[in-house]
Amino acid sequence: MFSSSIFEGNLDDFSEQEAQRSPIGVFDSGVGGLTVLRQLYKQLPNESIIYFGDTAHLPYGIRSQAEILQYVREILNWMQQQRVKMVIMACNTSSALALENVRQEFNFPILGVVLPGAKAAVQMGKRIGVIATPATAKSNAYRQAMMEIKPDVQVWQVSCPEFVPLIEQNRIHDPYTTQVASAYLEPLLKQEIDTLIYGCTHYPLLAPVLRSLLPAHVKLVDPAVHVVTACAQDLDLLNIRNNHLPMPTRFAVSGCPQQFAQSGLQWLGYTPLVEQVYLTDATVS
Ligand SMILES: N[C@@H](CCC(=O)O)C(=O)O
Repeated sequence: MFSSSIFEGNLDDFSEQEAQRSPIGVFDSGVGGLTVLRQLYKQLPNESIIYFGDTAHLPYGIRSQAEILQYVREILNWMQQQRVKMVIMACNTSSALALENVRQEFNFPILGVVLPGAKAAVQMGKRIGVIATPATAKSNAYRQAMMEIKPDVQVWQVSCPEFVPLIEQNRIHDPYTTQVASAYLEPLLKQEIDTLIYGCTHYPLLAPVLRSLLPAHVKLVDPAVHVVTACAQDLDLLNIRNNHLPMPTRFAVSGCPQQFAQSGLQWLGYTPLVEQVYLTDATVS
């Protein structure tokens, strides 16, 4: 279901060698996609990556579908100009609200996080909680994906509007964050969930807080792990894995590069060099 068979385009623009060496594009509204980047480093260490954080438009989770579609198209156009061979939408909100609309518009495979996360979750549990941004929760994307795969699972979704701003402000260890998390988890704990999906790529950064509030038997599903596994399978199917040394990861943001570099240090363990890109300008050719 989630493989390159879904990719109906072709990479004809590229010679085979260029496709193998080309970078994978990864984007999110902010630092959340770094959870996917860390998985890429772990599972696909030879790949070159271009990371884009649309920090000027953060948070995505409170925006309309029309806005998300516009941002996602601008980002994908820019990615195309950078000659990426594949893109991972390291953002659940974009995956839930825009992926199906834009997939056919570009001549490279585009992977989203919702389906790999949903597939993994139904293999792990029967009473599944989803914590997500307001837009992702409202879209019902996780519930629909899980019901399609396994109609007998029970799914409860909670919208967590405060999480992304708290994470972007680096307030993970603020007692207020624990208080907010406890309120968000309460309805799920009442339903005695056995599995919880991080329905936003920012949320694994809250793992210590969430783990401390959950009973030990509740399993946590991080879709970042599973989208990267799907990415590896697709690279193999298309024969475009990079067998050479990767280029250093390139980071670009639409907002403040310094702020992103600071958070980057915390989540990546090194300070990334970050450039600023004005997307509307970049896509006018
Ligand atoms: N990383 C987020 C986007 C969060 C936001 O900007 O609201 C997601 O997976 O949905």
